[in-house]
Amino acid sequence: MIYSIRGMTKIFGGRTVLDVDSLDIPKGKITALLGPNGAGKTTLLSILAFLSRPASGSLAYDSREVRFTESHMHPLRREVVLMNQHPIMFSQTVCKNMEFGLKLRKVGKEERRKIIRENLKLVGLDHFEQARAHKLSGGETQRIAIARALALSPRVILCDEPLASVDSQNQAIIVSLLRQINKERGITVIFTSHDAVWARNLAHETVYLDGGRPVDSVLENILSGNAARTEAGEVWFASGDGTRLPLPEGIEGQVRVSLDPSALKINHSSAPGQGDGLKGRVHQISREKNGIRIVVDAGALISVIMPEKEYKAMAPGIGDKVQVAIPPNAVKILNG
Ligand SMILES: Nc1ncnc2c1ncn2[C@@H]1O[C@H](COP(=O)(O)OP(=O)(O)OP(=O)(O)O)[C@@H](O)[C@H]1O
Repeated sequence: MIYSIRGMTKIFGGRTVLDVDSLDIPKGKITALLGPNGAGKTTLLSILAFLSRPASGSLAYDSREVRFTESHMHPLRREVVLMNQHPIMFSQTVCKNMEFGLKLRKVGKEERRKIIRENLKLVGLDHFEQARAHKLSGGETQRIAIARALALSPRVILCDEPLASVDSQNQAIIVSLLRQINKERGITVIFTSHDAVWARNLAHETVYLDGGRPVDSVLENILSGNAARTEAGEVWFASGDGTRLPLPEGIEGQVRVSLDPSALKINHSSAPGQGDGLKGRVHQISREKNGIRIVVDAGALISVIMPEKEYKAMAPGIGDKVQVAIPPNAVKILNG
């Protein structure tokens, strides 16, 4: 394990925002920290980066107990790099931005230039060496931030929402870069995300946080909308984006529902006898530990997990028209 956390809390203004009983993060792997806004992901990253101290509990880094004193944390900060969601670049060239950390580490000029070129090449931006760093796009800035982090030869890279302000072309490049640096350089990568689909695709391990605590799994396919009774006496839910589904009796007004991806079923939209399922097109297909995840664009993006056997029998392709059937046991009402 690269990190082992026991009984750790972090308190802001009297409020416990992190409360982790036990959590181990493996060495040399890619781990995703998932969870809704305010779940404590960034707070945990900054403790793992030795930039913040917990209120209580223990942290072992590479099997050594961390003492949260400046003199003990300072050398550890040289092994771990935190990439912020919005990386800060100085208003100088890319090269100068990358050189700063190397100068602090007393790396000689020739060696600095060599390291900078090598890492800019890795992220595919070697022609940006003399570009003004604060003029770059969101995606380019993230890639330069990766190169800048790699230049310091870290053992661990912690990335806070690395894809949040990045266009889809740069997203794909960043995903494959993170995979490459983990595989080729053996660097442990830990990243936070709101987007469960690509995160699961990239990560070897996934940790879900909710209200500062690790939980078994996060709720998925959360839809907000209004539940109303029809003339026929049935209750129907309608979300802002036009998704409609039947709900059990007795629910009315504003409501949030979650649809369990493993309980949903997918059918070809032309199959006979299909009732009130959600109609849409297959948007994305990915393999997961417990089956094949099919993301259907039905107004909202709805994830369905199909057992491998069912997936092979049906063989849906990207863009296919499908219908998502919603058995009553798939629907969880989150609030009234
Ligand atoms: N410096 C701070 N002072 C006071 N409260 C804070 C501070 N930093 C974070 N918090 C609170 O701690 C909780 C966890 O925040 P954190 O940023 O770790 O969550 P997150 O999971 O990263 O959320 P997001 O996905 O929105 O970035 C939130 O309620 C937040 O308001």
